[in-house]
Amino acid sequence: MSSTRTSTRAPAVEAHQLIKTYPGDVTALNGMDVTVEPGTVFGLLGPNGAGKSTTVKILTTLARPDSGTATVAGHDVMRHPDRVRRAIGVVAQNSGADPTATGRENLQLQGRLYGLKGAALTERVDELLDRFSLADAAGRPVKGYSGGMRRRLDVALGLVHRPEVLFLDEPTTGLDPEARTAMWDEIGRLAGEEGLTILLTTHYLEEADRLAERIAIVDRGRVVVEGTPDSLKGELRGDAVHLELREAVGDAGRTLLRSTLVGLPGVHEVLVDGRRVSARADDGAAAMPVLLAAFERVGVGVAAATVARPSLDDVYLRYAGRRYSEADADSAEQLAVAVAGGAR
Ligand SMILES: Nc1ncnc2c1ncn2[C@@H]1O[C@H](COP(=O)(O)OP(=O)(O)OP(=O)(O)O)[C@@H](O)[C@H]1O
Repeated sequence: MSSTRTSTRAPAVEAHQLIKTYPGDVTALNGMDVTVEPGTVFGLLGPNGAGKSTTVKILTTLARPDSGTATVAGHDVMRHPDRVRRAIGVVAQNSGADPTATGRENLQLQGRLYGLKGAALTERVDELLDRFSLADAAGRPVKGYSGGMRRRLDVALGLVHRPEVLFLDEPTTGLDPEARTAMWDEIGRLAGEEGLTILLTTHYLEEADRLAERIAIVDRGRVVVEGTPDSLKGELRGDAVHLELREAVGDAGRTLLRSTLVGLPGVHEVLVDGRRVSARADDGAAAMPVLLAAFERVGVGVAAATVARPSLDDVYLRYAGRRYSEADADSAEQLAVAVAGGAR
C-alpha cells in the first residue's frame, strides 16, 4: 500500500530512544525510535525476539521502559497511562475473548467496560459483528469459532470504543492463507475508511509490504531502517542475485570469492555466507553469465542461481547484515539459552 497523505497534525505515536532490559541481562530494547503519523498504518517488522512486543507493551502502558520517552495520541505513556488507555485499542497476540461466551456477549462486555450501554451499545455491537462478518456466528460460543473468526473478533473487541490508535500485535500469526488474506483486506479497509492509526507488528515481510504505508525494520531492539515499502525496495539498485554453491566455502574461499566478484562490472554488495552468495546487479540477466564464468575461473561450483527484483527480505539482509530467516533462528537460539539460564 502506498500513500501520498501528509499531515501537519502531531504524530499519533512517538517513541524516542526506548531502552528496556529484562532480568538476566536481556536487552529487549536498545534505543528504539518510532514515529507514526495519524491515519496511517505503520509496520514494525522483525524476527522473533527483535523487540516488537516489548515496544507495543510500553506504548500500550503494560510495561515501563528503563529510559526513553513515548507519547500515544498526544498523551505521555508514563505520566498519563489512563488517558493513553482510553485512546487506544489493543489486539494482543493471545486472544482476549472469553471462549465460553458468544461473540455478541464478548463485544457487549467489552463495550460496557468502556461505558457504552443501551441502544448505543447494541448498535455498535451489531455494526462490528456485521463489518467483521460475524453476524451469523454472533450467538455461538467463541470456542467453536475458526482461527480466522477468533482473530476477527479480537480486532472487533479492540475497536468497540472507537479508539484513535489500534495496536495489532502479529494479527495473522497462526492463520491459514485464506484467513490471512481476509484479515489483510479488513485491516486495509479499517485504515482507509475510518482514518484510524494502526501500528502493527509482524514477522511477515509480505504482510508489512502489503499493509503498511511505512515500515521500520527492527533488529536487536532498535530500528535498523525505516521508510515506505517502495522506498526501501527502491534503495536497492538493480536486481537481487542469489547463488547456491555446491559446497560451503571457508574463510579463505570467502575472501577470494568476494574480491573476485566485487571487481565485476555492475555487481555490488556481495555477501558470501557458507553455501550462499548474494549480490546486487545493475542488470541481473546480463550479470549472470559473467558471475558464473567468474565462479568457474576460481573453481567454485554453483548448484543454483536466481535473479529477482529486490524484496524486503533483501532490504533486511542489507541493513541487518543477515538474512531474515537466520535472524529468526538466532533469536530462537538466544531464547533457548535464556530459558535454560532462567532468564524468563
Ligand atoms: N518477560 C521477559 N523476561 C525476560 N526476557 C524477555 C521478556 N520478554 C521479552 N524478553 C526478551 O526480550 C527480547 C525482545 O522480546 P520481544 O518479545 O519484545 O520480541 P518480539 O520482536 O516481539 O518477538 P516475538 O515476535 O517472538 O514476539 C527477547 O530476547 C526476549 O527473549
